[in-house]
Amino acid sequence: MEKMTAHTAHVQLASLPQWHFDEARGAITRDFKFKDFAQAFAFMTQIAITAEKRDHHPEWSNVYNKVHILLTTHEANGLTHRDIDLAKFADEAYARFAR
Ligand SMILES: C[C@H](O)[C@H](O)[C@H]1CNC2=NC(N)=NC(=O)C2=N1
Repeated sequence: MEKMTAHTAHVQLASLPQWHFDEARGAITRDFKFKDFAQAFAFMTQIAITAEKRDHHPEWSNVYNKVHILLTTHEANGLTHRDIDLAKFADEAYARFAR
């Protein structure tokens, strides 16, 4: 999968308003906050299952009810549509959890 141009990235980010584009890194990031750890970890489980199916994995961290996600495509050394698709999946999943 090919790395997208900065222009394409900005166009894609218009539909992901909660995500930040780290242009130097070629990555997008978002912080998610939940009601408690159980909600945060259940969300992570959904992302993990999808990531494994897609063979596309997040860089992330969790502290109690907060989850930080960074998406980039290592083999492209930057942002690709796989990252955009996983970000959209994460946003859709997040809507179903208690915050
Ligand atoms: C061997 C395996 O297919 C690759 O290492 C996959 C796994 N998951 C991945 N995840 C991400 N985010 N970027 C990759 O380039 C990538 N490559």
